[in-house]
Amino acid sequence: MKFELDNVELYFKKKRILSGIYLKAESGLVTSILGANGCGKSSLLRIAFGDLKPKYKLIRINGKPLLKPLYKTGYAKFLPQYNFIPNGMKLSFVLKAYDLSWEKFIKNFDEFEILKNSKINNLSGGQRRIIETYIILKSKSKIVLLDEPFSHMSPLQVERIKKLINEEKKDKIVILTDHMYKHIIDVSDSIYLLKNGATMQIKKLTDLEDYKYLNEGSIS
Ligand SMILES: Nc1ncnc2c1ncn2[C@@H]1O[C@H](COP(=O)(O)OP(=O)(O)OP(=O)(O)O)[C@@H](O)[C@H]1O
Repeated sequence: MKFELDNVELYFKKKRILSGIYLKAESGLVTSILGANGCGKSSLLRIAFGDLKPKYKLIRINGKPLLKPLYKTGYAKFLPQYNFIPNGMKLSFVLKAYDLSWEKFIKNFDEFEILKNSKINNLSGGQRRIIETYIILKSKSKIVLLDEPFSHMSPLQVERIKKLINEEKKDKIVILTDHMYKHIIDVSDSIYLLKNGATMQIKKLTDLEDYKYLNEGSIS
């Protein structure tokens, strides 16, 4: 499957946030968006999902224009920056509610075994992020959009989520954004830098320095 986001123009009030956007993502590949705070990364993911309506946008799936919001097709799941699992749900029930096996989850994340009967709102920010990222990544959707999946996670947990991304990408399109650029570089097959409202495809990693996203010497 091929997913393309093209010709996006987003304004908030009179301020132009996005223009000159082109992004292509394909099954089997991880496609990432890097960029400074406030450059429009979350907005771009929300536009892709269909949750935010810009002035213009063109989405193509396998070359054909998509005429309804992506979320209505059932192809896609979106991990937002905010917590989306309702408070009060027990952890074991959360997995069940999303049609996932508790046992398989525990194989990857055994430290959650003792939290089986804990309520989701009693978990730490990082624990909650792991559950939410796991649920979205393991969903049966063909497209997963992840907005800052690594936030609040410890280094070991980030590594496990990266491993999971690598496993899940085999039959999914994964599009993600995060500020932890080293992890993004590690896990991505294709990277776009969002700057001045436009996307630039990163051909070699030192482009990230040339485009002033990173300081000179960060990549070496
Ligand atoms: N609902 C809104 N109304 C007005 N302005 C908004 C709204 N949502 C976002 N913005 C502005 O649009 C710009 C892009 O925001 P967005 O959240 O997409 O950036 P981001 O790159 O994801 O930022 P960060 O890396 O800090 O999460 C920012 O300047 C933000 O202040």
